[in-house]
Amino acid sequence: FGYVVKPRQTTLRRQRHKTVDPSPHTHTLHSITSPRPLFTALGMARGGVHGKKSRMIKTTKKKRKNKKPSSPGKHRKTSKRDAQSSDSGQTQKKSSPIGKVLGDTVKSKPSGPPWQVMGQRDAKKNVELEKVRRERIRKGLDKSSDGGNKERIRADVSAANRLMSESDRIMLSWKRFNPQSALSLKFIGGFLDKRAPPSLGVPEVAFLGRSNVGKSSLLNKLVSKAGGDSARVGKTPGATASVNLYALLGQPKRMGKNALPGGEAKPMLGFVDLPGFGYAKLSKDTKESVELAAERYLGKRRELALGVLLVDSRRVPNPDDRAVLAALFDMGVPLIVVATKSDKLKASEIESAMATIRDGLGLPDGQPLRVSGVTGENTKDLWRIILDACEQRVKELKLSIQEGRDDGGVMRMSLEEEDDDGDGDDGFYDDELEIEDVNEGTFEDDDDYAYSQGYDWIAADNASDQDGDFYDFDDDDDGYYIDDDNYEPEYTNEEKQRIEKESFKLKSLQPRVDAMIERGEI
Ligand SMILES: Nc1nc2c(ncn2[C@@H]2O[C@H](COP(=O)(O)OP(=O)(O)OP(=O)(O)O)[C@@H](O)[C@H]2O)c(=O)[nH]1
Ligand SMILES: [Mg+2]
Repeated sequence: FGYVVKPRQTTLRRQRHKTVDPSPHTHTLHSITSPRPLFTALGMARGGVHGKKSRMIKTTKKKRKNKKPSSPGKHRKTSKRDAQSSDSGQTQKKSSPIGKVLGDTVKSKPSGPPWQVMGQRDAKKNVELEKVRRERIRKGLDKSSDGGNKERIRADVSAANRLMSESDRIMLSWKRFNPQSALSLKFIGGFLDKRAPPSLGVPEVAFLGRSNVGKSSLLNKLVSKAGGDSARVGKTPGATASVNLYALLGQPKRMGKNALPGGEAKPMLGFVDLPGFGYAKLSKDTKESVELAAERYLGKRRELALGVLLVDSRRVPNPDDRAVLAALFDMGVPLIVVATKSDKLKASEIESAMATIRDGLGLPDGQPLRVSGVTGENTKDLWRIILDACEQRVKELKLSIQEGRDDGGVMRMSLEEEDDDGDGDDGFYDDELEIEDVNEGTFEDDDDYAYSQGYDWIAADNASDQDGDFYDFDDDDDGYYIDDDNYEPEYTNEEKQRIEKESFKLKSLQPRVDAMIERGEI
């Protein structure tokens, strides 16, 4: 049917995901990397599939060494991630296995713990000696106690600690759970622009799709056994107008030692109800702001385990749907497509309706999964897929930490800069509208299966000349699509001003959204 989405070979630099699980039902759940310049999933839908009218952010391909230092006044330097990492630095010190090793050594001396039983002066001296000894070990000078093994452990531990934020650490202890045991759903907040939702330390599932397709309804149905908040369902499109984060809370006693103090329930899973694209009757500003928030969330959220893309059972997928699906692939969001409102189909219509969607979107067998937010059809299957994806996400995270990668297993397109100046600020949700292609490496595999996630329209070999104008951004050589690896587009002053103005405008919207949430309008 002609929709073949594959970037030009000249710019195809992919990194094969290391944790490809060959089992058939999880092949849609892998993160895929694509270096293609970003165009916004939602922006594309708004501007049409040709992308020309879409809001796109220019890609920069600055070399690291040329990176200009961000000016402290202009950009927020103490990002949430900073705070997290310095926080975790402190807790790590306490719980560091090395500390334990050293502590053990001290304890095993016959005189017992020195600075508790000694006089103050001796104790002080002892502390000084201990400091010197630790410093020697740190520098690798003292290998006497365990023949250098400690040295290796130290390196391992510090590498791992550096990588692990508090929320990553919590996430590694995530366990599959029985959805029936969920206690309640808690609305954490609605987020716009670059405000990142807080990290709950659990994997998250995001619902996305056209306005009015039934995202909020499906979310509510999935957690209908749990009490608490519910997502707002609207008769008119545009009911959800920010990135809304919900925590599914479990019984504290079931969570054992992980229960929060005071018997508070512990999050088991995060749900994100994204604003619908397409028909939202929102003001232009809000719309842009919403799109930016959604796009940022999808592009780099470490917790994101699965995107659930909803399409209406009764509709023939249109170019907007395809564009969004393709953009999600580009961002490497693990995906399941579900067809909603299945209760509105007659039994005789089901087969052909599903085939229409499957063909229209080029989906692999078994998709879309037919669901209903009214009857709850197939919600059990969806739960299984969600939990599989969460497990996979945690596995990826673990692997990335073991391998010393600092991407946390998020092999997605980076929307922001990495922390390449070593200041602990990776630019996540930073005030800088800049994209850097951080994905190095090549996609070497002949078998495109891992990349395609089984979607034939992406895997097709003859992609380059068949894609028509679907992704043809460079007709007018506007630099959005880079043919030449050495091409280094720069912002003009005018563009910089526009970007700054835009981001200021977007920022000013947050209070309005907060107020809307307060009034229960979102
Ligand atoms: N019959 C039927 N109606 C549904 C189903 N899911 C949602 N609806 C209806 O469709 C309308 C929109 O549902 P929402 O859940 O608000 O849709 P949404 O995708 O969250 O919409 P936005 O927040 O505007 O993006 C409501 O009137 C729902 O009652 C379903 O499975 N079956
Ligand atoms: Mg909604």
